[in-house]
Amino acid sequence: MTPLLELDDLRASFPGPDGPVEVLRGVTMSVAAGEKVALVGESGSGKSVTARAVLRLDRDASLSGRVLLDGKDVLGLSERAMRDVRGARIGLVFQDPLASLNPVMTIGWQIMQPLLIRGVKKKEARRRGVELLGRLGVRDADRRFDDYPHQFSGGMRQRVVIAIAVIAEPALLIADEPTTALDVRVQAQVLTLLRELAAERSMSVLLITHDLGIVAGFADRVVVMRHGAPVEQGVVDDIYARPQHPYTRGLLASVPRIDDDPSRRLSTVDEAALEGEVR
Ligand SMILES: Nc1ncnc2c1ncn2[C@@H]1O[C@H](COP(=O)(O)OP(=O)(O)OP(=O)(O)O)[C@@H](O)[C@H]1O
Repeated sequence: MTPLLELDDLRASFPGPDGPVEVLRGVTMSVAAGEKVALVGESGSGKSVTARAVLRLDRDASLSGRVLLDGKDVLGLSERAMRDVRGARIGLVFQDPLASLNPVMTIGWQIMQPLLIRGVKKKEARRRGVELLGRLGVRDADRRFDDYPHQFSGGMRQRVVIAIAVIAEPALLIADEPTTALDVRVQAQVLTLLRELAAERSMSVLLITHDLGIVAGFADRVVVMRHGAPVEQGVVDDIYARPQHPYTRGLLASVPRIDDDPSRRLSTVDEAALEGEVR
């Protein structure tokens, strides 16, 4: 079966003072329909650039390889065709809900936009928006629909951002560090919501995170990125039980566990132990 999303030797470079700087060095991975895949790796490993390349959001990035959505390469699409992919086929959630929301528009207006621009009538768009917001755990959703972003807490704003991303029922949700800005309790609630939404709608999710602690309860598969390319990928349980790559072992060793001795120092990925490995 054709995977929903398939990246084949995806490369990305940005213009630098001394010529192009390659930040993705051949990313090959896939997300099947209904599958939840976590893209993990330390800061700067290329996780966000990978996600943004799928939607062609970085205008100054020069991309090569293939990004197949339902078997069709989106790298060749016109900007106009890309607009249909964004939102309709792929929804996107970023880390910072405030930056993703327009402060001068009501949250309801923002939630309805993806439907209105696709021709859904306002009354119906509102009905669906209120229902979704309620489903996402916002109490009194009908009244709160006409509030502005500053009237919502951080966790509530992230639910609004999720509502905007999924209201047009995309086949794939890309969530880039969706819970990093939230406190731990709210993080867990938001992840549970994402998991439930994905299950209800058979929606695939590509979750980008540096936090391996949240991956095990969420994803089916994990792709470990380092220096712009995957070093290891597979079923979450297998990778956790038998990490093959020293970098993955290091990442796993740095995950705090509930039964840890609090006096134990957190280990970090040991760069020295990785020396000698081909970069
Ligand atoms: N628009 C850009 N122009 C130039 N370089 C960029 C641009 N966007 C990202 N980069 C570079 O690409 C590399 C990968 O960045 P990316 O944001 O994908 O990392 P990441 O794994 O998502 O890290 P983080 O967890 O910190 O977001 C970094 O070295 C970054 O500086």
